[in-house]
Amino acid sequence: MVSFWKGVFVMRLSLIQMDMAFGQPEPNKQQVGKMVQQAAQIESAEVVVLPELWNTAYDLERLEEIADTGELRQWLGQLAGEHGIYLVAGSVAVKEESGIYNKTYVYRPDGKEIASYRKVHLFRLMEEEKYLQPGQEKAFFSIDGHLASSIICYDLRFPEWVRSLALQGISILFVPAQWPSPRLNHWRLLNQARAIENQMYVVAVNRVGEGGGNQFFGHSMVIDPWGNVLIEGGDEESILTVEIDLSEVERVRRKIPVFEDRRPELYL
Ligand SMILES: NC(=O)CCC(=O)C(=O)O
Repeated sequence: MVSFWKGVFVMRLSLIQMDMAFGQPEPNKQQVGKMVQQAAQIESAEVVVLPELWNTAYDLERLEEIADTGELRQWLGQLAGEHGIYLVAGSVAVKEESGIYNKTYVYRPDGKEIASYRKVHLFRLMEEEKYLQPGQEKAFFSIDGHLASSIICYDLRFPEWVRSLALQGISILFVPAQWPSPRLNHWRLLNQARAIENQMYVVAVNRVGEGGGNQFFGHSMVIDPWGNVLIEGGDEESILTVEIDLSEVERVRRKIPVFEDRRPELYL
């Protein structure tokens, strides 16, 4: 799957920078199915990544009625298995016994679910705290032996949360998002900062289009452990495909040994 050649681990990723219908899970599901198929069959992606809350968009007032109750969890596994891909399935609004969550599922190429993560930091500017419950736990998963994790959108503003993931040894951080205007500079800088300070890949997927009074600018991006932007979208619906070399993580960590030089005893 991940090709290893002369000390290089290459992984081919597709970012699904989609628009979505406000509060209409069924057409959004169809769109996800179509774009994932394109990513797998035309772009030859090994790992496909979706944006945040793609089933309902930010129609939070109607979540009691439209949030998923478990059906998508199975469908996404089938989708990953059918195309033989790792699927970092963005996040969906899910109704569980303890409340409604903004939740990511991750699948491996045989369709088995390998992780799930509930958004920990709820974004008050978009009234998430009124309608959603916060998650309490980190999630880790392996992509062909490379440890990865996912946060969701606003979680990106909490460097201590991301550092706690990096300290577990992750090489890739996924960031599904619905990050609207006018905060494009925050989006770009924070994604780059998290990549540079933690010397890891950041794969950030934002939606495009309009919804609930917000304009979403896209600019999905993949940043390498040195802070280079390897690919960045515009503001149109698109699939962004790029290859990353995971051996870069070790190379950068050897060059500037940030993790060895930490002084955690002074940080409290
Ligand atoms: N969906 C979100 O969490 C949005 C976060 C955001 O826009 C920000 O500026 O932070």
